[in-house]
Parts: sequence; C-alpha cells; structure tokens
Amino acid sequence: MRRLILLRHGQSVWNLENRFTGWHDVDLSDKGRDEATAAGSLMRDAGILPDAVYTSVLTRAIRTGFMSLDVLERLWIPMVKDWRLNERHYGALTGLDKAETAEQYGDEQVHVWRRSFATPPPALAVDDERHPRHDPRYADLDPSRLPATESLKDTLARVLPYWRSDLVPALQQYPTLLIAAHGNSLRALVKHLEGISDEAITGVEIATGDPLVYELDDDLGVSRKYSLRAPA
Ligand SMILES: O=C(O)[C@H](O)COP(=O)(O)O
Repeated sequence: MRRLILLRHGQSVWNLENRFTGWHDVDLSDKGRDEATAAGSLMRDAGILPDAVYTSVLTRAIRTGFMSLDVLERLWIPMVKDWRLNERHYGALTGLDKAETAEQYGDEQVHVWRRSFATPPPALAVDDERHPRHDPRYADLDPSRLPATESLKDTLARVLPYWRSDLVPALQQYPTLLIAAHGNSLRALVKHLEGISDEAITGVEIATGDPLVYELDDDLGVSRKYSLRAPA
C-alpha cells in the first residue's frame, strides 16, 4: 500500500488579515505555526511517517512541511520544492482585502473568482511588481509559463502534469509521501484523485493544518481517505 498525505499549510499572516494571497510569499501566523506543529503530532500519533516531502516554493508551505517533520524527528528526509505546487495565482486580486473586494464587486462575483472552476480573477499586467516575472525564484523558468492569474482549471493544468511526471514516480519510490501545499493546488489534486466533477469541486474546502491521508492501491487508485484531525 502507498500513502499520500495532503497537508494545507497552517494559517498565514494574510489568511489572518483576510487578504487574497495566491503566489505572494507570506509566512505563517503564530496560529499557523501551532497548526504545523500539531499536524506533525497528528502524524506521529497515527504512526504515519513520511518518507519524503514535496512542497511549493512558498514559505508558508515549506515551513509547514518543515515544522511538521521537526515534530516527527524526520528533518532528514528528502524535501523537493516545485513552483507547480504553488497556490492558485490570484491575479490582480493579490493583496486585496477579501471583505472590501466583496463590498466593491458583490459577494456573487467574489465567489465566482474564488470558487468557480474556470473563471480566473482579473489578470496582472506584466509590468506589475506582483507579476511572477519579477520574482527571482522563477528566473530559470520560461516566462511564458508564468501565470498573471489562474482559475482552478488553470491550476489543475499545471498540477496534473507535475503529478504525472514527478509525484507518481515519487509515490513509487516512497511508500508514504507528504505533500505540503495550498488550498487550491491541493483542491486540484483532490479533484483528480477522487474524480470530482467541475461542478462539485466548487463545494470542496480543505482546512489548514489537517493532514488528509489517501491510501492508494498499486494503480494509485484511492482505497481509503481520512482526515487525521477528525478521523471517520
Ligand atoms: O490565496 C489565498 O488567498 C488563500 O490561500 C486561498 O484563498 P481562497 O480561499 O480564496 O481560495
């Protein structure tokens, strides 16, 4: 049996401030750090010990993976960081207050931007300092691959090739694989793993700091799924 643990990072400072975050690199809040440590304790208490961790290139996910492994005394396992596990890019909404944006554009429009499958938020201009072309961590990537905004569909379109090229081989190598990532990059993975429709995925939420365990058969089909914070 293979095990995949999906872990959304703990609360970030911008989650706390209710701001659209996306690819902005904000760190964990104090509560988020506690959640990351608690996620490690949940894995330890369940006897679920990751053999490798895959994460994004954003501090809140990296630190969540690191802090949970620290509890497990497994900081020595391989840690792979890849931009394709980043949060969905929030485009021109990046940094805005979610409640103020809802007052300006209406709850319905903001809900469409946040949860519709295929409608992306307004895009960033290339010369906007928030555009990933200005961030040195993406300097080695062909600029045409860098998003100026993303819907969940766009996020899936970068996560899925990475699943096939890197995560599936990693699962074949490591019996228990931890992915420490983000609400929407994980929703994209969950959609694929569970075969959730474009409509139904709009209602799927992933809690911060709650390790979701997928037990997978040899063909990587899901045989069982449970949350470590609220086991069924
Ligand atoms: O990027 C963000 O702002 C959050 O991490 C996820 O936001 P959402 O709940 O609006 O998808």
